[in-house]
Amino acid sequence: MYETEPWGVEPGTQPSYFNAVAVLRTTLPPSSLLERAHAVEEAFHRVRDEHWGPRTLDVDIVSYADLHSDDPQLTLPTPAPTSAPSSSPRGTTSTPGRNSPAAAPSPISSARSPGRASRPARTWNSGCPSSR
Ligand SMILES: Nc1ncnc2c1ncn2[C@@H]1O[C@H](COP(=O)(O)OP(=O)(O)OP(=O)(O)O)[C@@H](O)[C@H]1O
Ligand SMILES: Nc1nc2c(c(=O)[nH]1)N=C(CO)CN2
Repeated sequence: MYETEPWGVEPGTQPSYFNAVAVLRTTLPPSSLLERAHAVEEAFHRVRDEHWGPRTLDVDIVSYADLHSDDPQLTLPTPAPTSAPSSSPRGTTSTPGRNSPAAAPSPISSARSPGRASRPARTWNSGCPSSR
């Protein structure tokens, strides 16, 4: 978990962010994973009244296996933000993210870089087990 200064907004208009990255193994297809992510945001009373406004929780799917998608509903991997510096804790997963924080500060709690397994490109259908 990293506490980071807000980027992409007027300085002093938002409190700091707590950014974290989790690496998951899941049987959910990407669209279902996104639905779950939105449900978790709702459970934390996330409101969307302002683009990049302060939020209780923002869950992004940074990447999903080796899938690539240009769908605005679920873009994979997430495009790197144009307004944020490239150096970030999210970079520790070797994956650019939409929410890359402004710098690579020390983690608040001990966090181990999960790294990424090197796998051949694959599609959702061929690469993941089906749900039961
Ligand atoms: N990889 C992704 N992970 C999460 N959401 C995504 C992804 N790709 C596209 N989206 C879409 O982005 C939409 C807007 O997300 P959200 O409201 O969290 O954006 P925002 O807070 O304005 O900024 P940010 O995109 O930085 O989170 C979501 O409804 C979702 O469908
Ligand atoms: N430090 C930091 N700044 C942000 C972040 C974020 O996750 N961390 N997310 C934003 C929009 O999603 C805008 N600005």
